[in-house]
Amino acid sequence: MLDTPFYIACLKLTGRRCVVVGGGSIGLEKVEGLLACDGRVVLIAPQAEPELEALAQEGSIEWLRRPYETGDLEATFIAIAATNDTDVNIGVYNDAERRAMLVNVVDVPPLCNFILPAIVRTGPLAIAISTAGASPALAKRIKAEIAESFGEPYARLAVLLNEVRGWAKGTLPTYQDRKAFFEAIVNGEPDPVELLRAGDETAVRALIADAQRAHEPATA
Ligand SMILES: C[C@@]1(CC(=O)O)C2=NC(=C\c3[nH]c(c(CCC(=O)O)c3CC(=O)O)Cc3[nH]c(c(CC(=O)O)c3CCC(=O)O)/C=C3\N/C(=C\2)[C@@H](CCC(=O)O)[C@]3(C)CC(=O)O)/[C@H]1CCC(=O)O
Ligand SMILES: NC(=O)c1ccc[n+]([C@@H]2O[C@H](COP(=O)([O-])OP(=O)(O)OC[C@H]3O[C@@H](n4cnc5c(N)ncnc54)[C@H](O)[C@@H]3O)[C@@H](O)[C@H]2O)c1
Repeated sequence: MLDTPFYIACLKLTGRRCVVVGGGSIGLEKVEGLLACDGRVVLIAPQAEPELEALAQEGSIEWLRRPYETGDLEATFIAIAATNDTDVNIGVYNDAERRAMLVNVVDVPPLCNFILPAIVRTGPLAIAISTAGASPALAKRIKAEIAESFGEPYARLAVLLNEVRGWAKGTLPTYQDRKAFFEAIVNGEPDPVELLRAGDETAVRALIADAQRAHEPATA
């Protein structure tokens, strides 16, 4: 796997059918991950963990309480298999591949056309770490180290900068102008991350306002 050049992307799952096959502790983990990203989760398993039963009961997921069947992947965006039956996992993989659908059989790289990275998530900021399967344990360690370095101040800065994206698109005429504007704030002096680390959001808002004045085209 180490020579596989994985294409890293961010998937929009909102409202899309995401199938999890297998309702053990691993299936639960995967269901929670998909739900956190707004997927429309369908669980297929004869038995499931109590937490999954509760999610089904409250209507957060749909639970088909039976073994997997080939037709289950119809109109599905993404499939994750976490059963304790290798033949079933292979079946899910083959059915998904036939439909050119995204499929991950947990911990079985030959039965995955995508693999899951370790993720550090703070607000809109998500940092994904993959070792291409070389060492998930190492990915987990790197995740902990990255979480220490890139946390709340960076996420907050992303939110504050997002607030002026509309202004920049409406006011600054070219891509180059907008790039110069955003880079002046992000890489500027004083460092906005340091200011946020010190809890001084007002100073960052002032920095942004200064940059807006400096970059706004002169009106004739
Ligand atoms: C990142 C994370 C995300 C997640 O699962 O959501 C993830 N595995 C995690 C944990 C973890 N997995 C394993 C251990 C034990 C220590 C170790 O083996 O290192 C630990 C550590 C622990 O559990 O603490 C065992 C393991 N995993 C795979 C194999 C198969 C093999 O090696 O052949 C085996 C051996 C099974 C065996 O020996 O029987 C395969 C995969 N695991 C992947 C992802 C994909 C590659 C990711 C990458 O690019 O590195 C890939 C290829 C496919 C996939 O499953 O997507 C999550 C971190 C969660 C977090 O903390 O954020
Ligand atoms: N639990 C762990 O920490 C761990 C870690 C790494 C890998 N794994 C592997 O991942 C897999 C899942 O682990 P788990 O602990 O969640 O397993 P589990 O045994 O708790 O759950 C298996 C689930 O698969 C379902 N299932 C069985 N046959 C099915 C079928 N035909 N159709 C649909 N669902 C079916 C069962 O009803 C059950 O819900 C196993 O292969 C396990 O070896 C587990």
